[in-house]
Amino acid sequence: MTFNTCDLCDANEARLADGSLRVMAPGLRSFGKLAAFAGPAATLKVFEDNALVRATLETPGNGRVLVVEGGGSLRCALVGGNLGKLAEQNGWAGVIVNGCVRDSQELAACAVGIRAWATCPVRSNKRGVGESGVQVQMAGVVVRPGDWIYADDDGVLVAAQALH
Ligand SMILES: O=C([O-])CC(=O)C(=O)O
Repeated sequence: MTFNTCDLCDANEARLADGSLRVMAPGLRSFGKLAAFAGPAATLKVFEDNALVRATLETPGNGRVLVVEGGGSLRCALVGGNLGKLAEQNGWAGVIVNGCVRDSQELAACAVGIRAWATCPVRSNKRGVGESGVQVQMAGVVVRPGDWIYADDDGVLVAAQALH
C-alpha cells in the first residue's frame, strides 16, 4: 500500500474538519523496520500488563494495526523483541503503543511498524488484566476498532473509513 499522510490530509480536509479523520499528537517514535504502515485498527486497553498484547498478537493480524492504549505509562514496556517477531509472523501491519517498548535493536529488525513514546527496559506484568475491542483514546484522539490507521514519517492518522 502506497500512501503519504500529508497527501491524505490535503485530500481529506472535510474529514479533518468533521472529525472523521483525526491526527495523533506528534512525538511517537518509530521502532520497527517499517517506517510506514496502514490497516484497520484492533484495540486494547491495558495498564502495565501486556498479557493481552501477547494473546492478541498470537492471533492472525490480517494486515491490522494493534493500538495498545497503555495509559501512557513510562514505567515498563508493553512490547519487546519477542512480541515484535510475533506481530511480524502473524501478519500484523503495525503496533502503536501509548506507552513504552523495549529491545529496540530487536524491534528494528522486525518487518512491522511500531510506534511508542519511548523505551523502558523493565518488563510489564502478565496478569491478563485489560479490555479488548473497545474504543480507546491516545495521543489526543479516539480510536475505535475498525478505524483505519495510516502511519508514516510525518504522522499517524486515524480515519473512520479507508482513505484515498
Ligand atoms: O515479554 C514482554 O514483556 C515483552 C518482551 O520483552 C518481548 O516481547 O520480548
